[in-house]
Amino acid sequence: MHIGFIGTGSMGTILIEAFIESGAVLPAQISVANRTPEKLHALTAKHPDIKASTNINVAQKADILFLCTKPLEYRTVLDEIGEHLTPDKLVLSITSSVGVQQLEAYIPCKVARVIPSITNTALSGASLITFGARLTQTDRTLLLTLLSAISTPIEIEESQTRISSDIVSCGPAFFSFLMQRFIDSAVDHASITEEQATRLMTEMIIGLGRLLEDGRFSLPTLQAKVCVPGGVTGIGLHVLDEETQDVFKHLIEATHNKFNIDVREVQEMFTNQKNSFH
Ligand SMILES: NC(=O)C1=CN([C@@H]2O[C@H](COP(=O)(O)OP(=O)(O)OC[C@H]3O[C@@H](n4cnc5c(N)ncnc54)[C@H](OP(=O)(O)O)[C@@H]3O)[C@@H](O)[C@H]2O)C=CC1
Ligand SMILES: O=C(O)[C@@H]1CCC=N1
Repeated sequence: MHIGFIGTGSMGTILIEAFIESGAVLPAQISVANRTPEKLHALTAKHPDIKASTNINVAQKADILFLCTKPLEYRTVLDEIGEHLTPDKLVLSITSSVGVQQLEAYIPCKVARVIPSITNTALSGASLITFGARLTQTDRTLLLTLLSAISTPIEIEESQTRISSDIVSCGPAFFSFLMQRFIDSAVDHASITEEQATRLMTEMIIGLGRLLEDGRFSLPTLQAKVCVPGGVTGIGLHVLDEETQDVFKHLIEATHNKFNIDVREVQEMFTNQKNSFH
């Protein structure tokens, strides 16, 4: 099995290195292409057995092809490689706004969407899968096995795409931001350095993650356990309750508004189907 990656930016590189680190894929099974060659040099300097090539060569060689560009760059890539995309290949969108049906209408391949997360760097966290209609059960199993090496793959409905990605893919940035806010306030209001507060925060979050992983407590139970009657946690939770009421409602509205714009732009990009490769 040969795996191709077109686009070796942030997420392309994360996926490549996670697959190698997990042992699920050997560097010699990977071909990569990127618009700016410097990024390829950095990758092949680290993993000499990875084959750096052109978009067309990567598409020709790959059994599974990850398209790791930004949404509005998909059409340019597909128009370049389209005639090499035979029906036996499995082509993957990693972006929420390029849907499975859009790709199926444009290319004759098996298609799925796999939305990764920066947490996959640590061979951890979820990846979100939407299977296209052309995948066989064997293809599904193959893809699930591959993704299981770097993540917990979770199948989602098309309609759940944005909210699932908000949690799984954007979530690490959102919660890092909140942690940084907590740290900044700690440094401003108490006698602790940023380094000390960051260390404490990091240990707390790792411990919290492990607690949640072992399934011992639900989120409400966990809060209740920490909240000693008449103690300080309840005072803090009250402040959070008062001051964060609509924060995530507004966040979700904002991400969904942006998503709707992206989806419209992607639809316009694919509207001219004259170049469809069927
Ligand atoms: N970052 C994240 O945490 C997540 C990202 N994603 C999705 O991943 C996708 C990529 O995001 P990210 O990696 O952060 O973005 P980057 O901009 O870091 O990477 C995109 C890469 O695509 C390359 N590229 C663009 N056009 C072409 C082309 N025609 N041929 C070959 N390569 C090309 C770019 O090359 P160049 O070096 O020239 O710019 C760049 O390296 C997005 O669609 C995003 O939605 C999904 C989940 C999480
Ligand atoms: O910021 C973005 O658009 C991407 C999508 C998911 C995470 N990062």
